[in-house]
Amino acid sequence: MPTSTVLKACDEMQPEIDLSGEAGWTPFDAPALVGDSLRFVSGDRSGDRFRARYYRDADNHLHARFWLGPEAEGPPGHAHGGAVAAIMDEALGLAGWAEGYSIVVGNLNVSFRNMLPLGRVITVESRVVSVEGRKIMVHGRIFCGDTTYAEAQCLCITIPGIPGK
Ligand SMILES: CCCCC/C=C\C/C=C\C/C=C\C/C=C\CCCC(=O)SCCNC(=O)CCNC(=O)[C@H](O)C(C)(C)COP(=O)(O)OP(=O)(O)OC[C@H]1O[C@@H](n2cnc3c(N)ncnc32)[C@H](O)[C@@H]1OP(=O)(O)O
Repeated sequence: MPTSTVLKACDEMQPEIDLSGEAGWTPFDAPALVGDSLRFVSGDRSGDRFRARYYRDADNHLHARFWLGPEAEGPPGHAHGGAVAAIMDEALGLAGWAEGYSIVVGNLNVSFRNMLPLGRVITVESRVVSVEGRKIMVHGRIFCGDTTYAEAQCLCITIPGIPGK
């Protein structure tokens, strides 16, 4: 990951919220894949709760840039744990869809490693790590520079009758 881009994504309280991706990432159109139902987390591109952009890298892994605003507050100045879990639910579930699996999330285990300050751009990385029958395991991490804010393991279950792998 180029250092200059990391620094840009971690600047505190950026005057402009820069959700652009890394070199080599291409924008990922989530509504085109799963419809318009993901409004809870990523649907509002100008609000004060979540702002998000999804990308895929050259290996087709899903990444996201997120900004959490004052409406996502839990501890003063920091993200609500439910806000972090909601990001993991959407991003890791979407990672399953992006790899061709028609899934819902059956189990989500989130570890909150550091308090996440509001008002900065953070990155979500995700990876399908195993596929066993209907069980698709996706791992993810929310980070900024060297700081990991949360990690998650997400068990996704394919939905019978919905097109996909
Ligand atoms: C029919 C309506 C379909 C509607 C969806 C249609 C289209 C959707 C299109 C696009 C949008 C969708 C998603 C977009 C992407 C991300 C969105 C964010 C993600 C979410 O926000 S998504 C909402 C939250 N999510 C739920 O609302 C799930 C509620 N839940 C259920 O709907 C069922 O619970 C289900 C389907 C999970 C399983 O039900 P089921 O009857 O089909 O299958 P079953 O129970 O047999 O499980 C099969 C094997 O998975 C194992 N297993 C299951 N659950 C487990 C668990 N929790 N822990 C450990 N193992 C588990 C079993 O142990 C068994 O394993 P084994 O085969 O080895 O015995």
